[in-house]
Parts: sequence; structure tokens; C-alpha cells
Amino acid sequence: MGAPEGLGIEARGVSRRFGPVQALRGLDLTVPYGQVTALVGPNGAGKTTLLLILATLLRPGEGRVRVAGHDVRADPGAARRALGWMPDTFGVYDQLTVQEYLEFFADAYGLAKEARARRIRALLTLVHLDEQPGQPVHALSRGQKQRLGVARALVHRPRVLLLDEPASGLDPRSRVELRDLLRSLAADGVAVLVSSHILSELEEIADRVVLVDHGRTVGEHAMADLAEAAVARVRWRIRSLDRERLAEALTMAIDDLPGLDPGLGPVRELPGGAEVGPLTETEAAGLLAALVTRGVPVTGLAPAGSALESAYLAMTETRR
Ligand SMILES: Nc1ncnc2c1ncn2[C@@H]1O[C@H](COP(=O)(O)OP(=O)(O)OP(=O)(O)O)[C@@H](O)[C@H]1O
Repeated sequence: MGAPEGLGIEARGVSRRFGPVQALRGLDLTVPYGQVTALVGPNGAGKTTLLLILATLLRPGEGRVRVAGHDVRADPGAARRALGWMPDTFGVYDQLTVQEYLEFFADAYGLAKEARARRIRALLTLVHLDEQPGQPVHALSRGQKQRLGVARALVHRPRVLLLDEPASGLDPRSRVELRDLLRSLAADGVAVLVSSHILSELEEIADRVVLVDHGRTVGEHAMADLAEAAVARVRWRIRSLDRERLAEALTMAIDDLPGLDPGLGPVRELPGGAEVGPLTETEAAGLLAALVTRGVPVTGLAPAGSALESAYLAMTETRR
């Protein structure tokens, strides 16, 4: 299956208010087919509100939202048939077995009986639950429930997939498998939108990241661009044989460096050294030179955080 034409998700100027709380304020988002897009932002930024609107479970206040080309207000049924949704909480189907749970959703999407049985078998294999079809949902571990949630979201072969914090509760192997699954769905042309706080993981899963804060889009980057150290500011770890001298010189060096904002780069002491930043590579090189000139015995300087983490921190910093 190749990527369909148009956009998997197109949201323009979306606002939503809950009483006095303005959860979304004119948010824009596009999610292309054939890619994994990450939705990232601090607690309360509006991510779940947006996902609920995209999943047609909540009406937008203002703005236009299309899922697989269908307007969620004018034609929520068509949007729902095109999308798969994995919420961050599991729901209340505890009395059903794994098999019954998937049958319930397959029925809801109108899959014919023959196709339904085949599809459920394939999904159980895909999420490694093929040995537990008769197990009650309540007896599954948290990670197994998450995997069942992924299977449920895929039951009707959606062209758009929405996942709210899908990796929470997954062990390292299951996370790798989830990552591979999302990548292969994207390779098949699905538009995948995933919200998560685990930035290191998103870096490996996502092609693009959309940063949101206070109900607005505050940044949008291709992962490949973020990886370019020249555009990214990252935190740096400095190791030194003399920690006290390092701490002393660091404060002075940061104040002295031309073009370096003195407020930039809070210093965090670490065993054997310190962490500073976010700084560009050029600034870090300048800092290193300044430290060495002051006689600090530096034994190492290396980037500490990921590029995505830095973009995230820079974004939340400018919002303060
Ligand atoms: N049903 C609701 N009633 C009232 N306020 C709500 C409701 N749902 C969300 N909010 C408020 O809207 C804002 C955005 O919440 P939302 O859950 O979308 O954020 P989030 O980015 O998903 O946060 P988190 O990362 O903590 O999950 C918050 O201030 C929240 O308190």
C-alpha cells in the first residue's frame, strides 16, 4: 500500500475551552501519510484535548479539522472509520477475554465474520498476544494491555493512527517492538501521530516533531534537521580533575564569553564535573577554550541531551 494523496490530518486554528480553561488556542497541525509525527509538550499543553478532537470524541470550539480528508464536524462517521485510536487509559471491558475484546471492536467496525477471524489472528500475532486469546483482559499486565490497545486501534486497517502515550508501561523489548510496528505502518502509508513524554524514544520513532505549549503549536521540525548539531543547542557534560576550579571558572567563563547570554546555561554540578547549556557546538568550543585558558584540568566535553530534548527545553524556556 502506498501513501494516499493529501494529508492524514489537517488541523487549522483549533480552539477549545473547558469553562474558564482555554485548553487549545488556535493550534495548527498537519500529519502526512507515510510518516510518524510526534506530538510533544509539557503537562497541560493540550495534547490529549487535541487527540480527543481528532478522534471525534470531543468537538472543537473553533477551527477546521480534517482526518483522512473528512471534516470531523460535518462527517464524524467517515473520519472515525478512517482512524485508529489508542487512548492513554484502557477503558472498562475487563470482563471480556482478549479474543472477545477484539471481536467486539471488529464487529463495531462492521468486519465480516470470516475476515474478522483472520484479522484478529493476525493482530494477536502482531502484538505477541497469540498465546493469550482466552485470557480475561483484567488478567493482562499493563504492558500486555497496552499491546492489546494497539491491536484494537488497528482492527479496521486505519489510514490514520492516533496514539496517546503508547509506550508508557512497556518493557524495553515491547518498546522496541512498538517502535518497529509504528515504523512499518508508516512505511505502508499510514499517517501516525504519537504523543509521548519519552523524548529519547520519539527520536527513534518519529520523522517529524510538533511542539505544543499553552494550546498552540510552538515549533515543528524534521527529526533529520534536529539531528544537525549546527542548528541544535544541547547541554554539555564537562569532566575535570578539579571540580571546584571547574565550578569557579565556569561561572566566570560563561559571563565572559562574547555573544553568550549570561542567563543561558545553568550549571549543574555532577560527580567528576558539571553540566551546562544548552549551547551550540561553537559556543561549547569557546567555553572549552576559556576553561583551558583559566587552567582548569578538563578531561572531557561531550553533548549530554538529545537534540529533541534541547528543542523541547528551548521551546519551554522561551514560553516562560
Ligand atoms: N474535561 C476537562 N474539563 C476541564 N478542563 C480540562 C478538561 N480536559 C482538559 N482540561 C484542561 O485543559 C488543559 C489541557 O489539558 P490536556 O489534558 O489536553 O493536556 P496534555 O497536554 O494532554 O497534558 P499531559 O501531558 O499532562 O497529559 C489543562 O489545563 C487541563 O486541565
